[in-house]
Amino acid sequence: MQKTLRDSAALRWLVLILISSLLFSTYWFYDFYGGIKGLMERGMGISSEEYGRIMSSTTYANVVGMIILGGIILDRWGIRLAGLVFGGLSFLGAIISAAAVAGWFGDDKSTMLIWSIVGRIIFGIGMEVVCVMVTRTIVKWFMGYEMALAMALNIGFGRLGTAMGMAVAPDLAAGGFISPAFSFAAILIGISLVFFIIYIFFDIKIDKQRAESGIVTEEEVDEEKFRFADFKKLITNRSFIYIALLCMVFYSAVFPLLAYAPDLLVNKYGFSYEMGSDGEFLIFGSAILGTAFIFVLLLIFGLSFSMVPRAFKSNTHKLLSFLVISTLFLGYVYVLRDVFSEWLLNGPKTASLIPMGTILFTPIFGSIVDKKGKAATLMMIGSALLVFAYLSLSVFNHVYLGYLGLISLGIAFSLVPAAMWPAVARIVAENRLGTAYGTMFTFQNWGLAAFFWGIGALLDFVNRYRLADIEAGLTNYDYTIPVLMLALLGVISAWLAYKLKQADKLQGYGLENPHTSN
Ligand SMILES: C[C@H](N)C(=O)N[C@@H](CCCCN)C(=O)O
Repeated sequence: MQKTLRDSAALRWLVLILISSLLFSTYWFYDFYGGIKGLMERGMGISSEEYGRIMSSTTYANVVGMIILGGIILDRWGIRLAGLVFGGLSFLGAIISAAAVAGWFGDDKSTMLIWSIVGRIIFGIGMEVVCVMVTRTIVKWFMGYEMALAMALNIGFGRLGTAMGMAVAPDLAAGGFISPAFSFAAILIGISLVFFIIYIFFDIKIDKQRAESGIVTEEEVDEEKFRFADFKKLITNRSFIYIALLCMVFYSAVFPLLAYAPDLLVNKYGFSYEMGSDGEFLIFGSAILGTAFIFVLLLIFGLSFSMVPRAFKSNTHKLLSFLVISTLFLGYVYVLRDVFSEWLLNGPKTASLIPMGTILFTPIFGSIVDKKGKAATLMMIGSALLVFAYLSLSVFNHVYLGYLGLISLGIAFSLVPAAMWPAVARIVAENRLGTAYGTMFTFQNWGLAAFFWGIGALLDFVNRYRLADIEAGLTNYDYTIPVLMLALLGVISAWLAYKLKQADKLQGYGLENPHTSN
């Protein structure tokens, strides 16, 4: 058969980098607010509830079916046009948000708040459909090749965006001016759109090649398309209902927490928001470049740990490669020991290590699920870890228990997605996967809408008699009750995972069996 562009490994990986840049920049914009929550409150004069309202507004269009509509539009228009339109919408939303906090629409609190919400709503429409579009593009280029690896790397780019956004935003907002952090994040989306436009040339070329060699084109492949008949079948399937509810409850306990984690660490343990000069690693005199370099190296180590030993067949080579990477990693930690010890006392930098940790753990757990199965059991364990994490971060006050809680959260955030997304592919036939993802992301956004806002609202409510003192810097927010509420979500997640395990026993999807065919 005639070769196409996707038969070249170099081109496949180049395509992955080009399209993953969109995930990197949109995840950055989604999560960088967490690193500057305190600065936003002071700079814009908003409360925690209003901060929560801004974060929650990302989901407003999606809770009424925008992801599903976006999926249908993606089916009709194809990757190129839909990618440009929805990537463009996320860019537009980011520009509006940046203009809002810069005071372009007016510098009074309510104008800034309203336009920040408008910006986040538009951004949220674009971001979720971009997520679906990027997954579709990976399938198009990697089907029959290294698809699982490509998906893991792709999510890794997203997590890197989350981590760097949270960690770098306070450096960009030095001196308390939040506007540069917003403009930078918006420019990143603009740059990734340029990368996407470069990708379009490859997309046009491969479609031409596939048409010439008689391979079905994207428009003819209806495997991933949204269909209402499929939707009806899905929402009457017991196992799918439990996994979709688990997706909603689990992500509601994790994504919103990330938006508050730096502030939680600052308020509960007295961590700093802004980094002292001891914690700065300068490259060409720039702390931002230095932080970016540290994160990129962490990403390379994370991926090497999880991918390189697996690539060898013999156990000796596996062990040897693991030892070499471990030695290099220890050297890296040793050289940067002073920087890291400062980071572990800084709210945004410490919180950013949660998504960074997932880059290491997600592929490891993914391979455990592939080899040993036990997907539903692992989802139960991941959910139970959430309960431990949130009890450690709420009712106890010891900082070491806090670190342990953060590590458990990082493991849970790796374990559940690693077991959940491949499990969906077992419950749902391949030609209904697009519909299944659209439905699950919609459920997920319902939960996110409630909890992005709910944590902030509850925080203001339980601290209502101390708000004036908090604003004056005389005392701190007490996060105990909002975090305990998330522990309850962990309990519900564990129960849903248990119900999923039971439903699977009845329906026989084999979620507990290894993925021997993969
Ligand atoms: C943000 C998006 N709705 C989401 O939930 N993303 C997941 C990954 C989904 C992968 C599906 N193939 C995440 O954990 O970031």
